[in-house]
Amino acid sequence: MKPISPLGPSASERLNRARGDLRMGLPVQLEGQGLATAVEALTPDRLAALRALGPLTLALTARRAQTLKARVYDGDLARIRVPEEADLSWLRALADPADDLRMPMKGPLISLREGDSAPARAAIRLIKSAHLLPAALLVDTPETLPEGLTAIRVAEALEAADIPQSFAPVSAARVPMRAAEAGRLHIFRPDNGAEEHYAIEIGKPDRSKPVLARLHSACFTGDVLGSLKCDCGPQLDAALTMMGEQGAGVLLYLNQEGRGIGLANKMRAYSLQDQGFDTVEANHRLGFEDDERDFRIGAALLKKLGFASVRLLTNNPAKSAMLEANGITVSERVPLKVGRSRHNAAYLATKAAKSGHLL
Ligand SMILES: Nc1nc2c(ncn2[C@@H]2O[C@H](COP(=O)(O)OP(=O)(O)OP(=O)(O)O)[C@@H](O)[C@H]2O)c(=O)[nH]1
Ligand SMILES: [Zn+2]
Repeated sequence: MKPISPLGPSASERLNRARGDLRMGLPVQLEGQGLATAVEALTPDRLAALRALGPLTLALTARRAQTLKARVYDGDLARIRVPEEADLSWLRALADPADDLRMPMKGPLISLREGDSAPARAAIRLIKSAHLLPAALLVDTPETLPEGLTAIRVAEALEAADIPQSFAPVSAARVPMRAAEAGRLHIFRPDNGAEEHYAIEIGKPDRSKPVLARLHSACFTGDVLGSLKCDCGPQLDAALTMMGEQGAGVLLYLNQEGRGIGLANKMRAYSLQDQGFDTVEANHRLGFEDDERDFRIGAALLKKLGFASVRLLTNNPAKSAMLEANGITVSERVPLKVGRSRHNAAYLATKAAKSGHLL
């Protein structure tokens, strides 16, 4: 499926278009392997139209399937037969753990063993990257396909995760900040239409020496609202202040809200935390891994900015390891222990116990 002319979409452009379609509730055509749509955005009309095309399969991640006690035959995912009488609320209840505790019995769920799981896997990956609940409704190749659907190849969707995004600088300007007057904000845009990320350069860091650096993941609740449930806001302030005091530094503000699951899903995770689950369990019940961030982005942006070596402000050793694995030297890890309160003590303890963070 090569672009017909330089004006036609490339594989990654088609994938990004497919993400937009899935968010609107449109099915995506998996070339030669049927249609897939996101349960979260599905309407009753579209469900009826998909059902008319053939038997339906619901794909869930193995994490979600484990919570639902559905058998997992496909490693990282389960394909579940959708009964003929199943309606949208049946599908939604399997996709969304909000009411799991109130209505635990959803079965019997019959998982499929036969057939190719690759189309389901491709659909789940796309839906995750669209920041929707990871649940896909699939229908096998119908005879006549509706016109105008975005077509992607299953192999392309599966390979996409292996291809690091490349970024272009878009614009930059001086932004004096409370924490550091000599600030400059740079905007970077990926080549595939995905999210932009930002770099805040403080002073004029010497590119030949390790720079004081922070890879900060977006946290609307912590950074903007001053939420006490996490330590993000105080970490952001403390990092910029330290860079201001030392006269130089670089803070990457990575738009990977909620450790890469998006703000809507993070609020679902918070609701589950109010039901008694910890931050890791909540992600798993939703069907996500505890961390869905692409850690290569930080390394790519540092290189774009001309940095090869950093003194990294973090309590997360996985971040240092990721930078090293992607060609950035971490000469020192600088701990960033601020903003601790009774509201986030359990959260930080869980991250230390389950995600390898240093307390
Ligand atoms: N899914 C989810 N994301 C959360 C939760 N609390 C905070 N976040 C997100 O977690 C990200 C910050 O990650 P952390 O795990 O706190 O820290 P880190 O970036 O891995 O490590 P540090 O460099 O030490 O801060 C931000 O994107 C937040 O939006 C939560 O309960 N669930
Ligand atoms: Zn936070």
